[in-house]
Amino acid sequence: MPAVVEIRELVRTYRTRRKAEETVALGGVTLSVDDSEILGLLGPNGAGKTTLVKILSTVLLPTSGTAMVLGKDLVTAPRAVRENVGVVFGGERGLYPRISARQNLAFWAALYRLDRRTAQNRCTELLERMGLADRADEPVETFSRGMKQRLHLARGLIHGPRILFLDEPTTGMDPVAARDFRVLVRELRQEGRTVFLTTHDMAEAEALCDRVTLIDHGRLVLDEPTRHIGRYLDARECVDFSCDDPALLAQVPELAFVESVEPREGGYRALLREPADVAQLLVWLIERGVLSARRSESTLEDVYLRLIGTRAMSV
Ligand SMILES: Nc1ncnc2c1ncn2[C@@H]1O[C@H](COP(=O)(O)OP(=O)(O)OP(=O)(O)O)[C@@H](O)[C@H]1O
Repeated sequence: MPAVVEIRELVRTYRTRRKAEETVALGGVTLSVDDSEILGLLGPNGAGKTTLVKILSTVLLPTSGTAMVLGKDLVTAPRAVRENVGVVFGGERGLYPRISARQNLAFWAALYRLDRRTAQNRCTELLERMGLADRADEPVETFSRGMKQRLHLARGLIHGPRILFLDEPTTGMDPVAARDFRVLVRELRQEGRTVFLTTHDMAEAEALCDRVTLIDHGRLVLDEPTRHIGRYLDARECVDFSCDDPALLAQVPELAFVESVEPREGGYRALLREPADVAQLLVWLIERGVLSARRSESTLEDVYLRLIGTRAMSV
């Protein structure tokens, strides 16, 4: 089966009027995305994620390279592509606060030229599905953050797209609202939709995405199924520990079975060469009086930090 999205050597440069030089936002990205997949688009600020999403949603033309969406070239057949993609922004962007949720959706249905009956049915169905039916006729400005995000999702789905782009969808939501939102996103995948998720939240990407890509300086530096992320690091096994003794701490990276030691919140993380080394390090630490030491596993955040460095923290 052909890929839902097939990108080949996609390049996008920007030239500002004031600055004569060119900014390379995408420097030749090749990527293929399957049906019913949640794909994480990760990367530091300015990496090129928004540019990629803008090109795939036909808002921006590429400088060179090709991108096919459901077999249609987005440069030569943008209208066919547009019918199949939905974009879900975060926050206040794109919603009209003074009018009701139903009126917001009806407006977007009209933009997509849905006929009246289809539009009415689609709005009612989506408002129910997003848990907004009770408040459907109230102004959006009275909605909580979580409700607004669910309305954004309804808006992105109004024309029944197969592919959805979600931009930082749970930013600013409380944990329960964010969890409920993730349930909705998983349902979209079950319906056979493909979801691109742009996020700076590594835990969210790990929990939600089937695959994660990491973009840095306009290039794809990682493209892996999420379940293989740990394997991507040479050392999968880690030990988290705290240590107040600088002399002892300095000895840890020198141990033959320790690959590296990195600072972590509240202490340090040692990456080990082999799974069997966990016990060795735990014993070594405990024998020297370190009692707060425990085995843990590499996370997506570790991979991110390894590949991008501390710039990852400046989001
Ligand atoms: N309209 C524009 N004109 C000039 N340069 C631009 C324009 N839009 C983006 N850029 C530049 O292109 C590069 C990629 O930007 P992009 O917005 O795609 O990154 P991003 O990964 O989405 O970042 P963020 O996480 O901050 O949203 C950056 O260097 C940015 O400054």
